[in-house]
Amino acid sequence: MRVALVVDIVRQEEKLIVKSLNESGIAYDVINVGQEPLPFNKALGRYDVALIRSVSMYRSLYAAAVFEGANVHTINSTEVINVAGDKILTYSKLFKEGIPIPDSIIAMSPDATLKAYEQIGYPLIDKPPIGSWGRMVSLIRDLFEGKTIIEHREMLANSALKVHIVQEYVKEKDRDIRCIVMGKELLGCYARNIPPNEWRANVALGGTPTKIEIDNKLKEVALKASAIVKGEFISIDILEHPKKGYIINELNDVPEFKGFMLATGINVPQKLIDYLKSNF
Ligand SMILES: Nc1ncnc2c1ncn2[C@@H]1O[C@H](COP(=O)(O)OP(=O)(O)OP(=O)(O)O)[C@@H](O)[C@H]1O
Repeated sequence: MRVALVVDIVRQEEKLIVKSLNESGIAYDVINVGQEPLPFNKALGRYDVALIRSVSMYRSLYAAAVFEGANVHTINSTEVINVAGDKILTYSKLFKEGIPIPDSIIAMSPDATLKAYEQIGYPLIDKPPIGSWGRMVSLIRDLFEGKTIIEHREMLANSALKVHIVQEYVKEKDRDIRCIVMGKELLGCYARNIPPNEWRANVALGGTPTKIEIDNKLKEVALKASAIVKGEFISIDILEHPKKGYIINELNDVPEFKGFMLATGINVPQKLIDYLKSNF
């Protein structure tokens, strides 16, 4: 088996994957799409699998597309990245299949956004369909704050960032839950506790990873969500809702797993190697 590890910024996660690849004896090349061009060339077909680990969603999407053009199996596929990389496309698939999501209204102009704020009611969350690490995810307590967010978003060049997901603020617990699914297996879940002076749980913002018990409902919702978007190696961000129970906040097609490993003790890169060995 020969593996292409596609990266741009090399994080702790990619270093750990490289370490496990070295230990496994699997032949691999690291391809940094932040520096190297990718030709549409059948020679790329020498790889059996391309592990897509670029931080930038568009680099991931297009790198996967080039590899798929040469008939290489990509983890994840362009289909998965396209859906999981965009919260509106994700919600569309999940909602259709009856998986609980936060009550959400999509607004595509400042006027529509003001109407959506009225309909959801304050406090509310406004976030763009793309982005990560909690950037531009806003907690809005009143109309004045809402107008400020709308004005700021209008100034951005990227049209997707001018689209607003207006949604209910889910504040049942001071934490969110993150699960990782590989193939059809739930590797595990952990909670990220919201740090002081924050309302978001991102580890990048100081959220502390802690161990949790996984009940059947949690397992079911995580596996279903992954299956609906056809995820092969995916992380699932879950909130706890007072009425709806576990609801899916978002999916990540290039899962970060530093916090997961810390909280669960599960060696994700090793699991990835085992998965590769038994499937390719
Ligand atoms: N509707 C909501 N209610 C309560 N908290 C929320 C809501 N939406 C987002 N959050 C909080 O904000 C954090 C970041 O939001 P979200 O995960 O949607 O953005 P992101 O930028 O894609 O983050 P990530 O790095 O996790 O991919 C969440 O982990 C959660 O703690």
